[in-house]
Amino acid sequence: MDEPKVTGTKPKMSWTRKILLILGFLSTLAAIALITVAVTQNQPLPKNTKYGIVLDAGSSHTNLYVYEWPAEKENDTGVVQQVEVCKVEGPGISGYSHDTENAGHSLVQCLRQAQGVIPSKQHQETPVYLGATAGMRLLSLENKNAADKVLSSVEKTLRSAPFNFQGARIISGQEEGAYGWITINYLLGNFKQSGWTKLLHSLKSVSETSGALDLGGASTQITFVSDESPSESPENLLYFRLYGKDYRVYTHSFLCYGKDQALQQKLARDIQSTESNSIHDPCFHQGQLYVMGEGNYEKCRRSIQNLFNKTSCPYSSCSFNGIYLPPLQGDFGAFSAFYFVMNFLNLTNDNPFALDKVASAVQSFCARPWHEVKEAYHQIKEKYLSEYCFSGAYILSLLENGYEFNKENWQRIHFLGKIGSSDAGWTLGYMLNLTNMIPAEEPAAPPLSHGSYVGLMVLCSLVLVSVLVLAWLLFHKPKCLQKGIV
Ligand SMILES: O=c1[nH]cnc2c1ncn2[C@@H]1O[C@H](COP(=O)(O)OP(=O)(O)O)[C@@H](O)[C@H]1O
Ligand SMILES: [Ca+2]
Repeated sequence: MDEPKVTGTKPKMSWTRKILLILGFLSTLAAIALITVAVTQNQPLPKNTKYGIVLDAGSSHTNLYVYEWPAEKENDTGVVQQVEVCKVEGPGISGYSHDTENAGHSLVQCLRQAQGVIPSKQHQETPVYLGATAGMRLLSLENKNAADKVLSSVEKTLRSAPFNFQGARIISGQEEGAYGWITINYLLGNFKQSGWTKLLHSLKSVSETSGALDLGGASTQITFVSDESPSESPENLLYFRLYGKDYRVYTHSFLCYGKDQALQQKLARDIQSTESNSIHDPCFHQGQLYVMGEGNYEKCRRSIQNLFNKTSCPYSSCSFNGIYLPPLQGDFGAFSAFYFVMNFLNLTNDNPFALDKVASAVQSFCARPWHEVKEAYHQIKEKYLSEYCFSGAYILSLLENGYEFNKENWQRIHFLGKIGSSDAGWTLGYMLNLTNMIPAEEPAAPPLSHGSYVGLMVLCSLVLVSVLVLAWLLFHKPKCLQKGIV
């Protein structure tokens, strides 16, 4: 570089110097911003875990679930997780209709287990809810007095536990469907609508939520977002506003179409239609039944089909029994007995099997003689094992004939037991709703996380250091080298 000539005008600044000056200025700004963020936003938050308990009083048995979440993230989506499940010994609470006093007592052991999981200083503030489903709905229709007594008995026990009792009630089929839908979409992160997810969702024209298929012992629910407008059957529609977004959800619960009730319906029809005396045997206790299996899948499907009345539909489309069903939309998560049965038959694995493969797998299972099945699966409860052929065929009938899934959309059904550590079911959605943990509007952006803060800090420091090193290299080199550069 030539020596600058002494003239009346200021020496011209080289481009390198200008860039360095700008970079230096920006780095200083970045450092100031970082310090501001550090002072205002990066204060450590006290770690505080909250707990909640929900008892799912199903028709076949009761499950107690313990959930936990970090207190400071209460309104985020996907932060509540199941930390414990306890299966109550004995039948579901509706099975205590002749022994109502003891319904509550059956829950004691699981409540003790929950006391062991939740730190004792938090027992008092931990809410406990009990929701009873179709078994109690049926009992209440048959014998309201017995149902009330069962509920009083469980309430008494729950009140005497050290937790914060928030109610024991029969939930409606609509609630059961809706809370199941909320649970799986919360756990799948489908309500997250910030940043990239929002952009992705706006680019993709696919449905943002997953439908929910729940198969219980006494009832079954189908729930999914439906854009069909106007709805022909407003009583099947629910409107939600969650995390700043509106959802229009179709739901229906079929009472007596859970797998145990469906089997009873089918057996009752078998008895009515049989000519043979073998099924009416006076040597068995009243109400007890002897069934001679035939292992014939095709015949089984035909006899199950009779449970679905498809003859009259007052709407443009129906599932069965004259119930409105809009066109199926999006993917579906199928849980509870849908999962237990398909998992036993090895037909889950995120459902890579075509519908005809699934049908032939059930067909081969049904065709195996009972003594062989018993030997092959000796570790499985005989009650379940003896019914898996019927249950598999019933699931296919319900999905194919009832809801009209076909070989094209079959792959959109995902059989799932758990999502992360939490069971798929209605209980989590029920608790989220009752504890107001799902806000209608999207929560304000959270302060910078510690990770992002450290990342930013490192990045900006690296820029700063690079600038300084570059500057040093440029301005402190021997003159002969600098000459070559500028
Ligand atoms: O391991 C299993 N294998 C097969 N079926 C199961 C298993 N565990 C539970 N189930 C069945 O799942 C269903 C659960 O129904 P639930 O008791 O929740 O009734 P609800 O929802 O109609 O009130 C019952 O039919 C029960 O027999
Ligand atoms: Ca259930």
